[in-house]
Amino acid sequence: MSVDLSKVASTNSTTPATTKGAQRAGAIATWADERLGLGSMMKKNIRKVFPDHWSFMLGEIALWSFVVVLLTGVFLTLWFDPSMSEVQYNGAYDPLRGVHMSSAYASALDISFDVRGGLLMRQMHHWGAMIFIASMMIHMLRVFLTGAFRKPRELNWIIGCLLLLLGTIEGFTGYSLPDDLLSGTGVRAADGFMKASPVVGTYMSFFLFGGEFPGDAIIPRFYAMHILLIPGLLLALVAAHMLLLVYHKHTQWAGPGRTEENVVGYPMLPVYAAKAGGFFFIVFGVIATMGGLFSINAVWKYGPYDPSKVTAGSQPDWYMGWPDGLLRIIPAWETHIWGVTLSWNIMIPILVMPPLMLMILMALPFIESWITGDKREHHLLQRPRNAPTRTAIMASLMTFYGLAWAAGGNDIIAIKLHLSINEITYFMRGAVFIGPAIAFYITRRWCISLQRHDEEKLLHGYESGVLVRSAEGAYAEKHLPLPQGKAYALTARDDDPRPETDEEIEASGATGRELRVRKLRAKLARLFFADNVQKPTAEELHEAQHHAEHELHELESQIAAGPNRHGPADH
Ligand code: HEM
Ligand code: HEM
Repeated sequence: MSVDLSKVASTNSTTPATTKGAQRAGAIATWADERLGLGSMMKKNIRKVFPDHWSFMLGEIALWSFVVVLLTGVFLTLWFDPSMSEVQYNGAYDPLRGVHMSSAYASALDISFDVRGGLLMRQMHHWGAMIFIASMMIHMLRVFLTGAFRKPRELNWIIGCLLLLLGTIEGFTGYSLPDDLLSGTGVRAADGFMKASPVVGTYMSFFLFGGEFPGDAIIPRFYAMHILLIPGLLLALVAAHMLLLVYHKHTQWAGPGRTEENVVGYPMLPVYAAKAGGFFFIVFGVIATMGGLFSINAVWKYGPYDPSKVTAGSQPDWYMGWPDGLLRIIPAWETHIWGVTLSWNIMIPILVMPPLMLMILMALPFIESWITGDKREHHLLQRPRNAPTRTAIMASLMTFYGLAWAAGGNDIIAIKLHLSINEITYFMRGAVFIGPAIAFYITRRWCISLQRHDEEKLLHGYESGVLVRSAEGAYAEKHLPLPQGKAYALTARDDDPRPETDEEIEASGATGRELRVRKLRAKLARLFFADNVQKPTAEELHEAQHHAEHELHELESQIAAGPNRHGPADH
């Protein structure tokens, strides 16, 4: 519909202002729609339905903390000076007055002490970064443990993994910017790691630092990466992540009325937009409170970076802790060939393990679908217990991560618990292998027990807490049938596919490589699904319901008959 602006302009001046305003807004909207087609796009998406569950909040925390970090980061760029040229500090922080330092460090001190609201912004930026990375990781766990990465969402899973990688690099470059003794020690470690790469190591270091470490180029280079390159990539990937989310539609938990074909939830406008928009302010408020109350990275504590000094207090941000832990516990393995030293003790924990973990994470959806042969689309989420092997794999990865991370604090553990650091190191060397295996076993059995518990509830009802005394004086707890909605949700899952048997594969005429691959795959599938409890059949449920109704009827008549006057307790 187009609106004639001349008519709008000549309308009677007694027309209420709101009508005039609405007409004007309508005209602007039409103008924009005719050029951008936004109206039709909005119409399609405004009623888009978003399912609701508390765990879907985790991705939103990642999103909103990212926005907070972007906003506070822009504020910091106004005052931060990414230069390594030497200046004499003359700001408000007395203990460092007169000390020679880089302009970068001096400006970080100025932001902390002289710029109004500067310290709050620095601390909000840092706490925001912590929450950003932590929420990303927990969001990833939720996506994995509920099977939300399955077809058609594998690409969004890969984008997520890249976001995690970029977020970590962004955090490292940011942490390096203030150029204090802590951040310089981190950069120095990075230089050492690079130099441990055979053949290309020294070239890489020369290339990054623009010559010998530390040089005077690293801060401006990290700065360009930190405020331009990586945020640009992050923004593009977050946008792609969200577009794919809208395109695939969000997954949902099983429940009455929810199927693989529909989406049940709140429309984007007004409900979801209001909820999500409001949630931004909650995340903002929490980060602002943390930034206001809790000190983080007090850059004035250790003074400017000086390559001749190291600080014992140097610790990377927590998300860098796990490779650091592996570095601390690995034996001093080195090989010397042709006058070159291969430092396995650095290459394995730093250059091999993090990329390997990332590749494993990225490959998990594809490995699972190859093993299970499942090529169907999934929009209903799975409870972690219903995919015990998957859940157990993540539990063992998390255990490995947690132990490696704890090893990164071996000095702190030794001091606080009065233990020998060598003993902790020996313990951790074993634990990083044995711990994940134990976690795998326990988690798998635990999930299967929970599946059995679900089956028990479906067939025999839940424990009602109603105790009944029989004529003989025995007490029994009555089990009542589950409410229908709950029973529906518990049974809204597919049975596991039955893997091929070796005989079937051989009978199919497969030979050579195909035979071997299919046998391997079937074997892995059997292991993957082993001991899983399938949901009860319709007949079993029917019979159970019949039985439950009978019991309920009996219970009601017992209650109606009143207290048992002839029970043994009265004698
Ligand atoms: C910058 C970081 C990230 C942001 C801002 C972000 C944001 C979101 C949001 C808001 C959702 C919808 C709500 C929800 O399900 O929680 C979502 C879904 C999703 N995210 Fe992320 N995410 C990020 C990182 C990751 C990571 C690290 C992974 C996995 C490695 C991942 C994989 C997914 C997948 C597969 C979905 C679809 C889930 C479904 O439909 O159930 N995301 N993301
Ligand atoms: C996900 C994105 C980001 C993460 C994880 C991140 C992380 C960090 C961290 C940990 C620091 C050290 C803070 C401190 O001194 O305590 C930092 C510093 C800084 N960041 Fe970011 N940042 C991000 C995005 C941005 C963006 C988008 C900008 C600018 C547009 C920015 C600008 C800065 C500046 C100027 C500093 C140095 C100021 C200072 O340390 O006092 N950051 N960042």
